[in-house]
Amino acid sequence: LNVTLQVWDIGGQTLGGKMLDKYVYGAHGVLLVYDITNYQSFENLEDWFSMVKKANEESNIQPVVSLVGNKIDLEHMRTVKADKHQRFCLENSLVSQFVSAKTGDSVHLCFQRVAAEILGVKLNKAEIEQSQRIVKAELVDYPQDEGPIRQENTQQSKICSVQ
Ligand SMILES: Nc1nc2c(ncn2[C@@H]2O[C@H](COP(=O)(O)OP(=O)(O)OP(=O)(O)O)[C@@H](O)[C@H]2O)c(=O)[nH]1
Repeated sequence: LNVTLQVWDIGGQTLGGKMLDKYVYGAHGVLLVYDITNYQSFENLEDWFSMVKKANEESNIQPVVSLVGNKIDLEHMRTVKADKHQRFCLENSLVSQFVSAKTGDSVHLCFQRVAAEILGVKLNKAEIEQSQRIVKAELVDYPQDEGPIRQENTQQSKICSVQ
């Protein structure tokens, strides 16, 4: 099943901006993203969630709302306890998710989950496992001083052929 999502990032704006409800009205899904190492960012979501509900008061469709704890790569610096997050989800029927935008951990799955919820389909095990796979790349520090590029033989062809 292929789904096309149109995603609007409306973060960075202050709540109460005049255009905000125009983006939110009629949305099929909303991701409320906070930083698990920043308690204030979690607290702010209560107001953002109220705005989402208010903006859609007169809409026929209510968006699937997901609470997304970002920066799970910084688990050791977490200040928002997981049970606080879960309670907020349970009380408001939100789809609970944790991601790391930095490592990519569960980011794909996050969008897949919301899309599946909107469509009312279940993700199968393979889909869930596949989107959780992270490829970690190590930076290799090659010696910088390999010497100057040899230039003595200017007759040599400059074409590099890979065989
Ligand atoms: N360690 C870590 N840092 C992250 C992660 N996601 C974002 N950051 C860092 O957090 C800072 C803020 O990221 P932004 O993407 O600007 O956050 P934002 O909420 O979109 O910002 P606004 O749209 O301006 O509200 C940047 O320094 C990012 O590099 C993450 O998953 N892990």
